[in-house]
Amino acid sequence: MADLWQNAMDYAVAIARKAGEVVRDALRDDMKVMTKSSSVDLVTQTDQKVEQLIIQSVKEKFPTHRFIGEESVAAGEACDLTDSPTWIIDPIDGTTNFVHAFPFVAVSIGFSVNKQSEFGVVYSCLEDKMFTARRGKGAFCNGEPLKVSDQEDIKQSIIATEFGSSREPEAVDKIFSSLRNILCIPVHGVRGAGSAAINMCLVASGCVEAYYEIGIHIWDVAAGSLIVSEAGGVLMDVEGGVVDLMSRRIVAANRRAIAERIVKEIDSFSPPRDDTPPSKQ
Ligand SMILES: Nc1ncnc2c1ncn2[C@@H]1O[C@H](CO)[C@@H](O)[C@H]1OP(=O)(O)O
Ligand SMILES: [Mg+2]
Ligand SMILES: [Mg+2]
Repeated sequence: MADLWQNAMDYAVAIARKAGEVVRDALRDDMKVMTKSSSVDLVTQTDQKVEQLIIQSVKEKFPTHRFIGEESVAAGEACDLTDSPTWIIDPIDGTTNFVHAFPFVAVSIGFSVNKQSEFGVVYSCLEDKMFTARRGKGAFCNGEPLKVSDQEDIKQSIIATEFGSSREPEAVDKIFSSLRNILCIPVHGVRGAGSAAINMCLVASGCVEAYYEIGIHIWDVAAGSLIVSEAGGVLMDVEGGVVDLMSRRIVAANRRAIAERIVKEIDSFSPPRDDTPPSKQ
């Protein structure tokens, strides 16, 4: 049987490449940096331009499909995942990196039908690495198959995480408490690329054993989570349950035992969900 969504995936790869070109070109220009939820939650005109480029291109080819896009939600659109085919877009994942020309910046495009992820595309545009995954068909980087690390021992692992965009003392304390617990397991090291999507691709590539974060949004991890699972990895909530991409919490790891060990060390909290409108928070 023909693969129903392969066509859409090929289209997503082509759009991500084009979007990446726009991002690369914009790095050379003067940029106007604006802020969203806090003074360190940054956005540029390129984020907005790239999101519009992706949405307009998809609408031309798939007029009935729906969208969840970081900058559209920031502009007041609902963050609703229905059973309809839905493109979940982070036009620039790693805007802080982009603003500073720190070279890990990604275009992330996830695609769900019946609330199930069908494909994920993450284009790390300064490294020129195209990460892709199609449900049931594996994960790839520039066409080469990806496989998670086979490390069983957390003490010989590298763990990725981020400090996030909240500077509320309570949230920062919890982030540091988890970080301290994990560092002192002890692990070989802790890293963060500054892009949730790239951190997940690092798990899928076997460069780090796991990535965890509280505060991410569905558009940061929709594509990356399929790339991790298709590379043989596991996803989990930070308290050990089933991952919920609207809950803003995630653990992605090479194997269940490593994810469970990390869960034990996380001082968890629950940010407002992505699918709760600001008026109800
Ligand atoms: N100051 C900040 N530091 C790190 N991540 C931030 C951040 N502000 C927003 N983020 C977002 O949070 C995610 C996880 O840390 C990142 O991938 C990034 O996505 P963004 O660049 O698309 O906003
Ligand atoms: Mg992001
Ligand atoms: Mg973004």
